Amino acid sequence: MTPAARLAAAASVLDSIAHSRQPAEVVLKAWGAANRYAGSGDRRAIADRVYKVIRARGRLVWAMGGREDGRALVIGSLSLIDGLPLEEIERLHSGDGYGPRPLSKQERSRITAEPGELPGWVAAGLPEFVVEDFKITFGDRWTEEAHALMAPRAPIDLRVNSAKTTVAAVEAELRAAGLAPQRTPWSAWGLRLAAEPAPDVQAMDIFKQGHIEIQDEGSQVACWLAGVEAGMTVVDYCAGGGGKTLGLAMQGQPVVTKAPKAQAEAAPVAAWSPVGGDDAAPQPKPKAKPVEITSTIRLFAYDVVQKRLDNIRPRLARAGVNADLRLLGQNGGGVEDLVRQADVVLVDAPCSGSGAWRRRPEDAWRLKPSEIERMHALQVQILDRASALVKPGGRLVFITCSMLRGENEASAAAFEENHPEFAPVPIAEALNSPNLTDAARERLGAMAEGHRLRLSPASTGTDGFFAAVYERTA
Ligand SMILES: C[S@@+](CC[C@H](N)C(=O)[O-])C[C@H]1O[C@@H](n2cnc3c(N)ncnc32)[C@H](O)[C@@H]1O
Repeated sequence: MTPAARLAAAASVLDSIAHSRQPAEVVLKAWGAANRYAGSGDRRAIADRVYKVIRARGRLVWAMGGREDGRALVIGSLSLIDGLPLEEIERLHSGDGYGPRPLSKQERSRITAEPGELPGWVAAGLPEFVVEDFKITFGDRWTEEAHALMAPRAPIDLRVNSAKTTVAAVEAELRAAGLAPQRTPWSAWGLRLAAEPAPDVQAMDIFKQGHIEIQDEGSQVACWLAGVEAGMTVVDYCAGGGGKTLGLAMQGQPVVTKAPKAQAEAAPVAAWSPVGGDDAAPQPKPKAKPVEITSTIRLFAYDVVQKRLDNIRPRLARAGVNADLRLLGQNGGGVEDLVRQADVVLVDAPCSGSGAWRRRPEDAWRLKPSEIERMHALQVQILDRASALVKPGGRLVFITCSMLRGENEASAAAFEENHPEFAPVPIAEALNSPNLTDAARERLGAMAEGHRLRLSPASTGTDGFFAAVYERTA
């Protein structure tokens, strides 16, 4: 494809993304599948342009006089981001071949106009209502937080599975594969890989054998705040894709102190048959001598979407850990046998996902204030229901991967008002897990506001997360 044809394609993909709820990555893949003539270099150039535009969208819409279509945004990006002179942009818009049609008079005048002073939210690259929220939370630091949240090239974090191997062994494997892992600062089981060149982690043997999972360090910290110990009954109330379920389940297995000898491993077989045995992890045909999963905890993973629970099964099997996967009724039914029984209930509530915008910047422009209100109401309802499962003296951990007060502080405050039978647990106390580093105890402890903790790309180098920890006193 010519450079001009790539620009036309990027504009068309941007229009598709604007009319879709799918991740940009999925829309780009679909475009590639439907346009087989595009080679890998073309697809890469188109993707680069698309992400460049999405990350600068606020500024580009502003510069192009409020136009939001892909063509206008691409033209704006050539001028504002790439700094191309007008003649060069005109050359790329000659209308020849598969390239975009010539610039209109209005488009030409937009890219030659003096930009003037940009409103703060435009410069920050986030919707205005988000910036207003950030100013309250972060004060003078809000621009730093905004830029880090929308910055490209978020790293890839791995969680080493302590039930199967050691951090040092995984580090050695990654180095042997030509990668340069760094230990993560807060999670004792985390390793960080640079985003580029993109490592194909899922193709690696250590991934296929369940020695590692891809999990942002912030999500790992959330798992460790739960304070899971042997003998506990643990509920993951919003299990979703199972990221936290696996982290919780790992804490029910003895910690391996030596690296495994051979690569070929036995298929796992569940030893503990959980309540609702139909949902027990699948029992793949053993390839070799079976390994027993002797979990020291009883872990129940709930979700309202069966398909999400189904997707957790192979992940559990690969990791050699166990959980009872249970479908929750839309009215909260299906938990009756666990009322006031759980030592730990983790509520990783549905939210805007704004903490992960550095990975999915397109979502920033899809979010509307009404969605935050809807999420808040849902979170308060879920916390009401989930808290009923916590036994006296047990712990409730409320997590979101949101950066926004309407979902974080507002939902925590509503829960606290409705449930005086729950007392706040200081984060400093919850950080007292062997899965966290000394640096986490010191620095995250200092960052916490009592029983509430906020993680973010700018402050902790993780995705954005919010956690609030409680204990049932009556
Ligand atoms: C943030 S996601 C969970 C992510 C997951 N814990 C992980 O670490 O991969 C929230 C989940 O809550 C589920 N959910 C939505 N409404 C719910 C409800 N009323 N009760 C429980 N879970 C609900 C959604 O299906 C979604 O999977």
